[in-house]
Amino acid sequence: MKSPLETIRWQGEASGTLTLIDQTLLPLEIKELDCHDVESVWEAIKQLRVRGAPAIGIAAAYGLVLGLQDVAMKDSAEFMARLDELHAFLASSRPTAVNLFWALDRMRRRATQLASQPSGKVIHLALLEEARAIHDEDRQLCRAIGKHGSPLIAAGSGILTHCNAGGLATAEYGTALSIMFTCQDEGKPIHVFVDETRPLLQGARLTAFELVQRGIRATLICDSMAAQVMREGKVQAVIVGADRITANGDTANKIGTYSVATLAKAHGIPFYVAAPTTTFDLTLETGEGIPIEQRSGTEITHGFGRQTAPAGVEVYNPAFDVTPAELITGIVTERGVISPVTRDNVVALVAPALATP
Ligand SMILES: CSC[C@H]1O[C@H](OP(=O)(O)O)[C@H](O)[C@@H]1O
Repeated sequence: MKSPLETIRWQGEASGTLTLIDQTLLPLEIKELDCHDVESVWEAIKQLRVRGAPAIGIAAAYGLVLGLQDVAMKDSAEFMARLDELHAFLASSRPTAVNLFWALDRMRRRATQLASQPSGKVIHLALLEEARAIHDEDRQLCRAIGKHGSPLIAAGSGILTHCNAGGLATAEYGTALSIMFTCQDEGKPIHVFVDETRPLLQGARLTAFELVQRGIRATLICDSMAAQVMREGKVQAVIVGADRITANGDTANKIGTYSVATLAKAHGIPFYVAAPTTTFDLTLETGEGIPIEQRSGTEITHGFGRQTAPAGVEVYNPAFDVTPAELITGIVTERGVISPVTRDNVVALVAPALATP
């Protein structure tokens, strides 16, 4: 069994560099991308070279550190002005995954605390330590999600998943896939049905890759086959990740998740969302307020190198959809499982974790 790929790695100290695995090249090529400036981090997030809500937040935190490397701590006003510019720049990369904004806000809070420091070296090192803390904490959060989620899955279960919520989307173990990895760690056999997840095929390219690497039985299916495998009794649970969960439990995730949740309901199959509390946005009461990223139509008409639609056709390419809380059996977090998914239950479990010191 191979250990998860190290999606994100900071090399050196405050003047170091960020190394990412370029996920657009997987599964055929494992190639590292060295980021020496904030612009390359922005591009990597925008183009999904690094992707997945927690991974985006971690990369953006390190991106802030890179962007401040050429700013001496001459005075806090100049330093904080530059940090605010970098915060706005990185926040413009993708709109839906709330971890991006959570991580950037946390880094800015830390910088504000340190802004009175006389020496630039201290603040640069301290901000790198904050980014590393975000990175290390996500490792722990994901492992805890696996521990809380595994008891929901009976040995021998068929599990359907959509997109990639694995180690490649996080610091190490993933969210939805952390539950699957933990089942394996505990000797509980499972069989995962992997939606290929058009148009960017994160399921086929990334989730199938991770499961095969781990030696977990995986069957790749087209998104359109999910209903049939459910009808044939092959699926006992659905587990997916999340990009933003609101106070009432509505959940934004990769486009197609809402369809899968509707199918699960129709077939009486439990539908679980796995996410750390850093993916919750309690400032939004319902999913109506979640910004949905619209991506280029060429991802559909020219997916992976060949044109598959006539020039001139209109294309609609929302990258996410919102699954209403009433379709979600439970949300598995590092602090436990939220079920039933009600506003009171969400706030009671999540608010203490998000309370800023
Ligand atoms: C553990 S978060 C994974 C989440 O992010 C993915 O979106 P993208 O590949 O566009 O970054 C997808 O929604 C996954 O469920």
